[in-house]
Amino acid sequence: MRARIIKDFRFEAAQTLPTLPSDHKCTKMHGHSFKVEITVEGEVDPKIGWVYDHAEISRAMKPILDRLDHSYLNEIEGLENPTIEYMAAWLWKKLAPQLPGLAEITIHETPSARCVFRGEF
Ligand SMILES: Nc1nc2c(c(=O)[nH]1)N=C([C@H](O)[C@H](O)COP(=O)(O)OP(=O)(O)OP(=O)(O)O)CN2
Ligand SMILES: [Zn+2]
Repeated sequence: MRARIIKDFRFEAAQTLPTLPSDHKCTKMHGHSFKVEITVEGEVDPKIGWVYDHAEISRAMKPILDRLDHSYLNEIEGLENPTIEYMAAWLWKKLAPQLPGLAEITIHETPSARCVFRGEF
């Protein structure tokens, strides 16, 4: 039996999007309450009844969230242009070595806008 487990996280951060035309509103500093969904997929261990403890996802995310929360994203190495697309790819590179079966990362930037990334570089 295969299953997907999903864990949600939130952080607040400031950003500017420096590659946009200077009259675009997102070149001004502003902030978002980001929501991140991390999905892993795998075989359910029949002895225990789970793919693996979803606390593993929290453990992998902890140092990343400590860095991201209340940060100015553009100052973080690799996030100089912090679109949600690049943020998802950045997160993937950090999480994939730690989370077997990483299947999908979704980053919600506003209540109506999000990016879904499946590791397709
Ligand atoms: N493809 C992307 N488009 C946009 C991104 C992005 O990362 N990838 N980012 C932004 C800005 O971060 C912007 O601050 C988002 O806020 P806003 O435009 O207000 O978003 P809404 O969902 O509220 O959009 P409205 O349709 O204007 O209500 C912009 N685009
Ligand atoms: Zn923004």
